[in-house]
Order: sequence, then structure tokens, then C-alpha cells
Amino acid sequence: MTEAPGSVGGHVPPHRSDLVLSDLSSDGLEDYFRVVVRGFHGEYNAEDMEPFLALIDPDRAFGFRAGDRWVTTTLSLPRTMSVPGGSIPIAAVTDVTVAPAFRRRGLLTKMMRHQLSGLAEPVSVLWATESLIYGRFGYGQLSRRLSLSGLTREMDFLPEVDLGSGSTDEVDQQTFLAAAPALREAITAGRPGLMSRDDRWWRDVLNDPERHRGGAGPLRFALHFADDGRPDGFASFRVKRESSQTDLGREVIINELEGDNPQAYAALWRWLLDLDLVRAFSKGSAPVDEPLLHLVRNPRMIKAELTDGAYARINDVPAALQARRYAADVDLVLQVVDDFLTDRGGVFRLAGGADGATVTPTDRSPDLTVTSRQLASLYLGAVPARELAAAGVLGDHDPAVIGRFDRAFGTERAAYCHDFF
Ligand SMILES: CC(=O)SCCNC(=O)CCNC(=O)[C@H](O)C(C)(C)COP(=O)(O)OP(=O)(O)OC[C@H]1O[C@@H](n2cnc3c(N)ncnc32)[C@H](O)[C@@H]1OP(=O)(O)O
Repeated sequence: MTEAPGSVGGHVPPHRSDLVLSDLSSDGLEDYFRVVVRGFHGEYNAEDMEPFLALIDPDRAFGFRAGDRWVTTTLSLPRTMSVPGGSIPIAAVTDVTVAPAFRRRGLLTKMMRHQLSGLAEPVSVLWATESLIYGRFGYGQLSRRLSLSGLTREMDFLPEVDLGSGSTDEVDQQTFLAAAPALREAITAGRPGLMSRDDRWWRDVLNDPERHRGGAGPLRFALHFADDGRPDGFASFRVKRESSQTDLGREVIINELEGDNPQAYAALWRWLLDLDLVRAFSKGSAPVDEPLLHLVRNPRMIKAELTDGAYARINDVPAALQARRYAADVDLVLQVVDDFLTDRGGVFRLAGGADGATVTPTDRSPDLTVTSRQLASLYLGAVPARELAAAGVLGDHDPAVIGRFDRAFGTERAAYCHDFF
């Protein structure tokens, strides 16, 4: 059989390929996700991916095809995110890849435009592999996070720390799942940026294939029980025999830790830090207002690295701003400059307060002008406007407006997104 000119075994070289933007069909999942996994230099394993694939709606996945193969991918998943006083539907954007031979010719840009113009959700959220990729598409830092680590024997608590009169115990996954989801839903309501999880998301979160453990043991679970026996806090963690922080003992790697009151929260930390044979701890993702920093006698012994968290894009300014409540009365005219999708920007009057707000287009002159990227950081108070003003990136502004803006947009707890997708 003679090969078609310019192809080997039916493989058309990239420079001779015709690219077609295509939707995923439900019978082509494996081919598609093999390309996704390769895009992150991983190895496809159907069993490892099953809980995640169960979340996929093929209608929300697409990419460019060259002949019979995918060369780019991206998809979004519908989720609900907590905002002050309520919640908002968001599109969780993930699995963005462009095959090496096709990179830097604008395919990601085309995919972003295509995806954003079709989303029903007013806000899209993603985790960026590199922080310089998504700003050009109007994504900004929705939340920031701390990476915590230290030596457990240096973590004495201050005498005034109240550990309550309950107890913490290790439990099996079934017992954990009987308590943690309901607790977490309640806690989510009080922390902007957290994503709610249904059973399918919990299955994905607890999916723990051995090859993804980085040499540590399996995921383990603990519950804290209040004095009356009610579970009021939970933690998931694993232990690694070798710690990069010390050779004196093992390391406890804390995945998630939540309590619905300060005593439960502190008691869970104490329990994890007191595990026998363990000399180091790490928690790769914690909110910037992490209480542990205020519990210990010697806070300098906690290594806390500040890094970027989830990124968001406000695709529908009125819907996004109306979904949240405000810490103080607010009435100001905001101009949003959206360079990527210009029709999504505009000038809006935001009027409201503790009971909600209305946002309407207006032709009044703006009190404050922000880019869509800046609006994403301001949306849940992760970055106060005064911080942007002090950095000199807000343009002309009246300091009194900045003060009013920050009083309204401030939140009780720092914005934080724990779920990685
Ligand atoms: C939500 C998520 O899934 S995050 C995961 C992102 N994916 C990955 O990290 C996997 C590996 N990387 C890739 O697959 C690709 O490099 C991608 C998807 C990051 C970029 O795809 P491309 O098709 O090359 O992007 P595209 O050509 O549209 O780039 C647009 C602009 O962004 C720049 N850019 C894109 N990615 C990067 C990057 N990683 N580093 C630096 N600049 C970048 C380009 O240089 C270009 O700039 P220009 O307009 O000034 O010329």
C-alpha cells in the first residue's frame, strides 16, 4: 500500500494538518483523555480516572482535531461557589492542553474565546499551571493560599488555646463520609471561594490511587467530636515515612482540615501534630487567615509560603456582583474594562449592602475603573482595592472611593478555594 504523500502510517505532520474545532462525543472519551493526560506529561490509567470521568459532561468538552486525533483539549464542569451571603454557579475550567507541535500559534486563545462565549455561568474558575497564562484572557486571582510546613515538636500551643472538652479519633472512610459532607456544606457557607461537593465530587476528592501518593501512605481520616458527641470537625491526612524536612521521623501531610468552631479546629491540629513517630507536618494549601498561625507559641517555626490560588473570570458583571452581599452600604459606579471580550465590560452602578445589591448599566461617569482581571481579585475581597491602589495599578482614583469599595467588598473570612480541579 502506498502512503499518502506527507504522511507516515497515516500520521499527518503538524505543518500539513488541517485543524478543526470539534466537540467531544460520549463515545470518544478515552481518546480525548489520553491526550489530556499526555498534555500534563502523565500516564493514562482508566481506573485512576474513573471518578473524574463520572463528572464529565461531554457537551462541555471540546478541542482542535487534526484528522482523527485531538491536538488540543479543554472542558468545564458546572459547580457552585460560596460568595458572601450566598452562592453562585460557576464553570470550573480544566484540562487545558495544546500538543507541543501545535503550541504558540494561538490555539489556546481561540479555545478560550470559544469556551467563554458559550458559558451560561456568570463566573469561570480555574487553577493555572503557570500564573502567566490566563491573565491575558481576563482571569485574575480569585483567592490566595498558604503552603504550611514545620517540625511538629516546635508546635507548642499558647496556654490560652481552648481545645474544648471533646475528642478526636481516627475513623474509617465510611464513618468519615457519614459526617464530613454535611459539616463541610455548613462550613462552606461561611467561607467565600469554597466549592460545594455532591457525592460524585466527594468520590473524586477521595480517589487515592497509589501512584499519585508520591511515596506517602493512603489517605486517612479523623473526626472531632464535641462534648455532646456530635461530630464538629474533620481532617484527611496521610503519613510519609521519609520527610524532606527532617530525618528524625515521619511527616504528616494534611490534606483537608475543617471545624465548625475554633475548639474543634484547634483540637484537630493538636491531634495531627501529636501523632507518635511523626516529626514534621505539611499542608500544601491553607487559607491566608489560617488560624494555626495564631495558636502556636513560636510562629516563626511555621514556614508559610504565600502563593496564588484559584483564578476567576467575571463573565457577567451584573449577575456576579448581584450574587453576593456586601459588608457595608455601597453605591458607586464601576467601569470594567474587558480587553478579551469587550462586550462583557461596561459601566455599571452597584447599589446595595447587607441584603444584596442591584447592578445596572449606566452612562454616568465611573467612580472607579478596573480591568476584568482586577475585578476577579476584588470580587471576594481576596485583594483589597487599596492594595492595588498602593501598587499603582488602579489608574486615577479617589482614595475615599477606595475606602468605600473595600468596606463593602471585605469578607469575614478570607476567600479560599480548597478543591483543585
Ligand atoms: C486550567 C488548566 O487546565 S491549566 C493547564 C494549562 N496547560 C498546561 O500547562 C499544559 C502544557 N501547556 C500547554 O498545553 C500549552 O503551552 C498552553 C495550553 C499553556 C498554551 O497553549 P498555546 O496554544 O501555546 O497558547 P497560545 O498560542 O494561544 O498563547 C497565547 C499567548 O500566551 C502566551 N503563552 C501561552 N502559554 C504560555 C506559557 N505557558 N508560558 C508563557 N507564555 C505563554 C503565548 O506566548 C502567546 O503570547 P502572545 O499572544 O504574546 O504571542
